[in-house]
Amino acid sequence: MQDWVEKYRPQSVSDIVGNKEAVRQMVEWAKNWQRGQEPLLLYGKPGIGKTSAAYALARDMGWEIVELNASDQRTKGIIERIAGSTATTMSLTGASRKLLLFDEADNLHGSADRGGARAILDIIKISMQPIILIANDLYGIAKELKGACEPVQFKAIQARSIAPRLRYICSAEKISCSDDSIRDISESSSGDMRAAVNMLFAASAGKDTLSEDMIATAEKDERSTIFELVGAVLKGQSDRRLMELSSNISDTPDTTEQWVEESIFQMKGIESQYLAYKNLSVADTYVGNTYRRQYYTLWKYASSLMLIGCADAAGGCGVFERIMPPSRWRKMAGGKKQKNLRIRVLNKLSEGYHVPEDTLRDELLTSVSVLVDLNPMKFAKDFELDKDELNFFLHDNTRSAEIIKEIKKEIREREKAEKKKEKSLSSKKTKKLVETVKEKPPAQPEISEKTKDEKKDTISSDEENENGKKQAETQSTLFSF
Ligand SMILES: Nc1ncnc2c1ncn2[C@@H]1O[C@H](COP(=O)(O)OP(=O)(O)OP(=O)(O)O)[C@@H](O)[C@H]1O
Repeated sequence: MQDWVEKYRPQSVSDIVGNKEAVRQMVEWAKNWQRGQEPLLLYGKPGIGKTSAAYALARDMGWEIVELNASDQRTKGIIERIAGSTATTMSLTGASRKLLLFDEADNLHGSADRGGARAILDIIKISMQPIILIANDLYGIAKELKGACEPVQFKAIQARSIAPRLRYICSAEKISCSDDSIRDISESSSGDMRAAVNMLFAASAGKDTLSEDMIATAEKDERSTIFELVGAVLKGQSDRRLMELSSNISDTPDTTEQWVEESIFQMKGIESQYLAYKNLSVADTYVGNTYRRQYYTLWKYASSLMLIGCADAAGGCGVFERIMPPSRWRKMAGGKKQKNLRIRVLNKLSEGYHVPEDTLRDELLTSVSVLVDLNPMKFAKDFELDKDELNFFLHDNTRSAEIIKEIKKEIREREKAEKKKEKSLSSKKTKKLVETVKEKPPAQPEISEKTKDEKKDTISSDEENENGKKQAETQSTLFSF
């Protein structure tokens, strides 16, 4: 028996239930798509049709779809071939374009996707193909990435829109269903169409009628997010609920641990925080042992210690600040950025001074920094440094920014002056040309063959009349050569 969620996945955007405004925005974007256009960022809770809408749109547009994830950065060449080259624009299937799809764009901080946001940004820059990003949580997306996309919000689907779809599925499956049973499922799915379809499937499996009492037995498909889990810890929810949520999320205990750690500051009082850290540290030893011994049963202990222990410490304090991804991920990304900056700067200096990068880094960096400090403007110009690169030596953000601003201003003014000069030169040339044309007498009309003959005749008759004189003239002309 085929899974109904897949079987009834919308094939065209017209099959998408609800979210009409989001779908309209997507269609508009696709119809007007041209190179350099911002990617779409579809966001909203799970199971409401984001992925289906992206696939349906591609199908309606006749585009091929390529799902990527940011860790594919490791195979950068492949990505560049897919995203960048016009040569590969025409696909084997003859589709005119490829839609590049990044699902779970809010989950880029895991170990596999470290630096993932940067990777996606790089791909966006070079892409000659349309891109769609999908995320559950807008807060989980890197700021730069959010800024580079056009957001499209998908909202939870209203129960009254879910019901007709369920009725349609029932009629396609030849199941007779009562209105009450459909209403019950629609209302208890909290706007999640995937959950509704799964509940319908579970309640009616192997039957040809569906009544209310069957629904109570069908369990709602609930995929939790890490945000729900951390929220549940802070709210001090029951042990059973915590473990249920934990088994539903895709994050491993070591990642969950970092999320919980990040939220400890929300717990009231030093005592609570101390207790939470204590529980986390014990849980962490289990995580460590799991990896060391490759004994994954220990994960369960790690999870229960960290979740139940921290929920106990939180004492139901509740969520009063935004739940954020672990700050250490941001710091690590920052460290990577700094390292790349150092490599860039050393590379430029090494080429300019003809000195190996190692020597520059180990022996000369301090001296160079002193020199830069003496005349940063000249140095920045000579090595074509940007603000961050100059700041690498100056350690003064404001000063570096001002210097680079000044240089850019100079460049702009120089370009403006050059353009002006070019313009005046070309207008002078035009003026001169006009004057030359004016001064030059009109060109002699060409003598036609007929006129020449007539002239000849005249000359021959004249010759007879002015014999001697003509002879003399002809001779003088010849001598003049
Ligand atoms: N708006 C919708 N209209 C019709 N069917 C839907 C809709 N939303 C979800 N479904 C059903 O739920 C299934 C899952 O939907 P989909 O994968 O598009 O959700 P999603 O919002 O992308 O969820 P996630 O964020 O978990 O990936 C679809 O295959 C389809 O059966």
